Amino acid sequence: TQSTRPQRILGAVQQNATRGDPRSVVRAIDQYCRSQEWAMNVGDEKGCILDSVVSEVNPSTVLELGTYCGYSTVRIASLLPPHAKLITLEFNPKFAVIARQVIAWAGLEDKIQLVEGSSGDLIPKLKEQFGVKAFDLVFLDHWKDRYLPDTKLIEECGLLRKGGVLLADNVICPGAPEYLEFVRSSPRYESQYFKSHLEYTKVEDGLEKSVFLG
Ligand SMILES: O=C(NC/C=C/[C@H]1O[C@@H](n2ccc(=O)cc2)[C@H](O)[C@@H]1O)c1cc([N+](=O)[O-])cc(O)c1O
Ligand SMILES: [Mg+2]
Repeated sequence: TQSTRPQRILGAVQQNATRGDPRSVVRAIDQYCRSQEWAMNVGDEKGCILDSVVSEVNPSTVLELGTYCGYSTVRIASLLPPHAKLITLEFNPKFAVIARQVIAWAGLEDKIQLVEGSSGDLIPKLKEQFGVKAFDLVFLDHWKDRYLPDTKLIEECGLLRKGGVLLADNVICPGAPEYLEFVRSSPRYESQYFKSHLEYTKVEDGLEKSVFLG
């Protein structure tokens, strides 16, 4: 029976990456998606920008919206200090099954908590259910029309600390115009655009980094 793209990505990891070596997992996915079939991972070019923001923030708690196959989950978690935690929300059970295996192959289960469900449902539960106080970094990479409502929800739930950072993928392609307008015009955010390219292509895309001023 026909395999799915996430299953083929997992296969590439199991074939080409070293167990317990997160960077080899990232490299295996990028090589597969660049040479065999495109997939919506943040990718190696925007991934370097992601790495620099993660290293600069040096977060204790990270929230990722949109796990997919776990590429950025592994990429971020590989840079976290020893006791830091990353919570990643995934809506599609079929993607979650793959992401859990990618995360396990990287040996990062202890740093990562993958929670299945929709961001709108889960965000209000994060404090009580997962004992989260506030996030130092939020990586937005899920449905683009959810970036703005979820940002407002995160604020309402007091989940973003003063100085906390929102980093949003795809603000140009596919685009998140309402989100971009909001963070760039709001006095409560200091926003910066990192120009790059859509993963594995020459199309323009970029990341928007927005510091919450409280
Ligand atoms: O559409 C894109 N991303 C949508 C991602 C959605 C992911 O977020 C999850 N989710 C998790 C929680 C939710 O509440 C909702 C969805 C979904 O189940 C999926 O795993 C996209 C598209 C392109 N592109 O070139 O077309 C490029 C990109 O980099 C992209 O990120
Ligand atoms: Mg993306």
